[in-house]
Amino acid sequence: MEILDNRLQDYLDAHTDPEPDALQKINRDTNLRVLKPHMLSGHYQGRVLSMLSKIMQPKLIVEIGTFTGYSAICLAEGLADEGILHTIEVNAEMAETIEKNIKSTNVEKKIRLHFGAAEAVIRDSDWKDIDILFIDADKQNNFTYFELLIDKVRSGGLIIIDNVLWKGKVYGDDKDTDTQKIRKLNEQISVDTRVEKVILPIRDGLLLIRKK
Ligand SMILES: C[S@@+](CC[C@H](N)C(=O)[O-])C[C@H]1O[C@@H](n2cnc3c(N)ncnc32)[C@H](O)[C@@H]1O
Repeated sequence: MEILDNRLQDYLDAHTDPEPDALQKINRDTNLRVLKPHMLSGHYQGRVLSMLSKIMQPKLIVEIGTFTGYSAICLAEGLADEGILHTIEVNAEMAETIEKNIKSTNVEKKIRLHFGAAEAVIRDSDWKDIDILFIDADKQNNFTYFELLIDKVRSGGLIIIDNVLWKGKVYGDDKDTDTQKIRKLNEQISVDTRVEKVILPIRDGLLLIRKK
């Protein structure tokens, strides 16, 4: 089940900035050559991420779940002059594709790639005052990543968690493990007094969280 009907999505796509050429190519290549291409953020969500980043003008972005690099590139578009985006990917087989994709853009020098399980990479990091944190990896661990990094996000910083509507399953009767985990995450964040939050029905659901 898609959250938005196709006619509405087509209208949104048509009246949103077009996908930059390099991203259009990455999107096409991912769909042609990579397993599970639907994991890529895509045109509309990519422009939302880019817009949020441009509004925030971040110096430090951390992304969990690189895949083919699409969302990292979108978020990096808004970085301040000396800003850096760190992105973590567990699947080292993606290295060549991600590096090629990032090289094809003008944000190449601002992106640092880390291969490994996110939890270990985070524990090894010395990140602080994160302006934007984008969580888009193994959905069962969303809350773990949120808890590991919330104290490293600056006051006023933005945390974005993807897929929180889980194709509509979170508000249906589904009881599979992933659905229950995401339902629990949404409940935990909704009562967390450290943060302000709003769920946007974009693609598969984007949870925007602002640290107080
Ligand atoms: C939904 S995709 C990311 C899509 C990407 N953010 C985008 O929008 O284009 C999730 C990615 O997280 C990676 N991943 C899964 N578990 C992970 C973990 N424990 N640590 C780091 N990356 C992980 C997967 O290999 C996959 O490439």
